[in-house]
Amino acid sequence: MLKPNRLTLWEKYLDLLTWLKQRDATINECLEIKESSQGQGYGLYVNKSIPKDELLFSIPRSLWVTMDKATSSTEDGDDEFGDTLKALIEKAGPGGATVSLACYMAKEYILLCLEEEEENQSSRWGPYFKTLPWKRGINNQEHILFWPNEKIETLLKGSLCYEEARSLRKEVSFSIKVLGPLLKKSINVSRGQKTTKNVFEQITSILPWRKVQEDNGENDVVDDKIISDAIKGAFVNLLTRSFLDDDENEKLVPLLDLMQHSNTPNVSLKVVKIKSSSTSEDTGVDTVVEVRANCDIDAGLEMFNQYRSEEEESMPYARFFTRFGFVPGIMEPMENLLIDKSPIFWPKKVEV
Ligand SMILES: C[S@@+](CC[C@H](N)C(=O)[O-])C[C@H]1O[C@@H](n2cnc3c(N)ncnc32)[C@H](O)[C@@H]1O
Repeated sequence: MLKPNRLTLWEKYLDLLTWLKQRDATINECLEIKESSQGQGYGLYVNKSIPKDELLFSIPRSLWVTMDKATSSTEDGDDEFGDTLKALIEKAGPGGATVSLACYMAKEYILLCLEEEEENQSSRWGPYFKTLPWKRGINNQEHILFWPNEKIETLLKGSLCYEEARSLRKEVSFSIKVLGPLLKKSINVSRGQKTTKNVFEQITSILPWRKVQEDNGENDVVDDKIISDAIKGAFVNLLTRSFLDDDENEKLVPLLDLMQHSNTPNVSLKVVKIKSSSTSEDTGVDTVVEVRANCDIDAGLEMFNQYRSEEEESMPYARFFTRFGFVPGIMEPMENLLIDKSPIFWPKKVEV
């Protein structure tokens, strides 16, 4: 039986690929998941030469983590949660949409961890969510949302990241405060019929950050800490991995989010409609994200996507770090650069 936190990475990615293929994703046989050549975490490679325009993979809409799935979370018996998230999106606009999606993901992840302990595999997102960095260090993931306040003050104060990092952290704290209790209740409702055990006792014994919590000797109430860490993890996943197409709605697309960033990408992405017999809608048409080679790619090379253009005006490197947790082209740990007051993060002093 699968036990995600005990699976090797190789097994997790194998599960992910099998899960995707069983759900109508098309994946080129030449694709491989390995440690990235660009520093943090894993990436996608081709193990044979690929001509320009060849399809690398295509992921149908049913496998994307989207707002409409977050707001119709009735399948686990809790309509209220989905309705609240919907109301939040209507009232708060795009900011509300990110918060809602993060809370939906946090709930699904906590439920997944509980199910896994029971060797029950009913989670909608199981094999995908098991590959995501829900806490600092998984897949080498760095992010200012994972840092404690003292570290923000010591390392970022006065830097070009400080204000944006604080505002992002405030948004997350606010979400935890406002939606945390609701999320907790929703998990209880979802689990209500399935268990007589105290649900938070179970969570505490399963989740991967339990150890960290003990090591830190923090006095947080355990259940609140679990909820807040799951929401934080969900925000990091959205900030570092979400995909925005023409509809301007944030979404997560499995496999697409395994590609590392480069300012000179070798793939192109397109959202297209295809004829399909297996679409859940009765239209015979499905929407997919298609990823194709935008040039000839030699065997053994890594595939890169462009998250954002690296033009200074649109996305200076300090902002890249605050949002994505890395600075393109820098392999060294970001903390070292901050300690050394690198000009990437510290405004240059004007000579008088
Ligand atoms: C969309 S994910 C890519 C897959 C991820 N590496 C993994 O193992 O799951 C984005 C994260 O990958 C890392 N990353 C992406 N491109 C990078 C690059 N060019 N240099 C260093 N790290 C990068 C950063 O940690 C970033 O937050």
